[in-house]
Amino acid sequence: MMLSFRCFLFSTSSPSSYFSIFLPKPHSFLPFTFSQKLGSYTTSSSAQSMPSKLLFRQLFEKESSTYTYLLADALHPEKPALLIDPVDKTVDRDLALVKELGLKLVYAINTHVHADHVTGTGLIKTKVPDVKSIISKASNAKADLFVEPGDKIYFGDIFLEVRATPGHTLGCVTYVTGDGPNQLQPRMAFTGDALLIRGCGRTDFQGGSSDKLYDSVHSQIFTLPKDTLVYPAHDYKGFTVSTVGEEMLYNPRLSKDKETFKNIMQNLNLSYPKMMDVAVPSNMVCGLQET
Ligand SMILES: N[C@@H](CCC(=O)N[C@@H](CSS)C(=O)NCC(=O)O)C(=O)O
Ligand SMILES: [Fe+2]
Repeated sequence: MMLSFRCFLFSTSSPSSYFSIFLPKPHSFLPFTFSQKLGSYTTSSSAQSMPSKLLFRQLFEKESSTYTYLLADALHPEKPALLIDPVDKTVDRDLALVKELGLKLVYAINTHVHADHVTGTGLIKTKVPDVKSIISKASNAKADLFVEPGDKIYFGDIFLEVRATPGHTLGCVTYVTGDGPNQLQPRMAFTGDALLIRGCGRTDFQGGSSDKLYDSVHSQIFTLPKDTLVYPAHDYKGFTVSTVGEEMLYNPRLSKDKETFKNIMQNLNLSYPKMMDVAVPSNMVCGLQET
């Protein structure tokens, strides 16, 4: 059994404390977090009767073709919510939607350090100071909270499980939905740029590696149930959602063997993103994140 110091985020059954962050001592780490989670699930009156409590919106920023995702626990009294991959240019739209839907935004999360647009996480924090920014520890970027593989980010009774999917960048992660005994069916995987619909993220900068990306997708995404919905960070062809099973069969890059995949990735001949020189340094500090 591996015990380590980690930043864990989880809900409790108290409406006023829908998220908490603990740095427990190694010996108390596992039993403590498990019992908290079980307490939350078993005391929830909705656990058996209301399987569809996830509020979900897919939002689009057209200049960078970026998807931002809004998720919330709609049955929780405070409707805690999070945004995945917000873009600076569409922060006002996203926050207006949060307000209209009566949600309480608690986290602004990135799948990786983006190279093509400035993240909205820093700007969101200036407008909603209680919001915590989250990124993977492996990204080496600044944020309020850092996640590692296996961590769970709770918002109400729902969580995102963190899976390491490096290859597009070193610190790329995929977030997979779950809610304990009341498992959301089907699961949703927010794959960032690791897996795009019928494509994948490029591997020619930011510590990219086609070898790593192939292994990441095959071991961390293609092992999920085939009906898992795939929601990427970008789409350039008009797609909005796919499934793991569909991508395993029809992804023109990742359905191939590793050597063919590496050859494809070596010959993409894409020009660098127009905003790369501005976006990467800015996103290393979460857009406007204070250092
Ligand atoms: N033309 C766009 C950048 C397009 C691009 O490079 N997209 C990235 C994801 S954003 S880091 C990518 O990995 N694309 C893979 C592909 O196959 O298209 C711009 O100038 O911003
Ligand atoms: Fe990217």
